[in-house]
Amino acid sequence: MGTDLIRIGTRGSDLALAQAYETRTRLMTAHGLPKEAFEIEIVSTAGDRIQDRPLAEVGGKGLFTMEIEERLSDGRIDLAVHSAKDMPTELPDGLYLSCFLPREDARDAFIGHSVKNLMDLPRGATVGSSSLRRQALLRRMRPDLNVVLYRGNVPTRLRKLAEGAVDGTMLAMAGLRRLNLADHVTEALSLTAFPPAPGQGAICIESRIGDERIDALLAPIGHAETAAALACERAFLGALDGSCRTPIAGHAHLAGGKLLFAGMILTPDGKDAHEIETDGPLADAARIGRQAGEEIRRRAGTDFFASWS
Ligand SMILES: NCc1[nH]cc(CCC(=O)O)c1CC(=O)O
Repeated sequence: MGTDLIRIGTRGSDLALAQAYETRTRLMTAHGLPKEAFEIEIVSTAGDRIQDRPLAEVGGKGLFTMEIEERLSDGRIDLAVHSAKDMPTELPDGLYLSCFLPREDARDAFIGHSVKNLMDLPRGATVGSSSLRRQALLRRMRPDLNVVLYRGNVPTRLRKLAEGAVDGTMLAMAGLRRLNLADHVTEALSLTAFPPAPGQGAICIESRIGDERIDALLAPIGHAETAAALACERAFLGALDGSCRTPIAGHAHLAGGKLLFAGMILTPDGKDAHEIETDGPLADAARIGRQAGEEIRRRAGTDFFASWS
């Protein structure tokens, strides 16, 4: 490996840092390297700085990634650790997702203030979420609820909930587990009842195409099954050409030697939705996702996207 430092770029949130440390630990174990072989560089992104608006309103791709990718492209860092869920389907020229770590729990969690279960909330109760997908799914399941914008990082949201700012909120199980905060969860929602975002629960590593030193470093920590599931989910997203204003759910997993995929698109008010379930060989992961995306697009019709975007 040589003696060159391995420079890891990450956002500075508690969750981003936990994911960067997990990556470093896996690399240390796989290669017998000391901590001193790594340097963790914290990069502030536009997504971190904008706190007062829904990010979908700000628009633009890569709000959480652009500043990190600039540092990758110009060689200031060697690899970047991201939540796969936050990654746009298209990356800057010369960069690629070179590695996926084994996926954590992909489910969404409901965290109630006064009741444990989402369905036990009284009529008109307030649920905070900043995710268009969660907002649309909530409105579909419980049209009576008052769904409000709720931003901030995971610990901030838990604090606001404890103070009674909302009656409940939704967060990814994966993030809560990585922060050792899973004991706050009052209900883990099933993958079918509340389908997760494409990429949810997976950590991915982005690096330069053709960087053989980094490819060799990452090879032993990559997880083939997660990589296939993510190829499928990201191809689904790509085929839908969804802007960040489109509520989209999608999840692939391996069962009985096959890749099973379930996807869904919704209108923001949750009134209209289209679902698809499909499967195929693991080797065809990207094709399965792309065809599911094309099929759901056909079924929904072009008006589905045009009516409210
Ligand atoms: N957009 C924020 C974000 N990106 C990844 C996670 C959680 C970790 C994951 O899904 O891997 C979260 C917070 C959340 O949705 O609760």
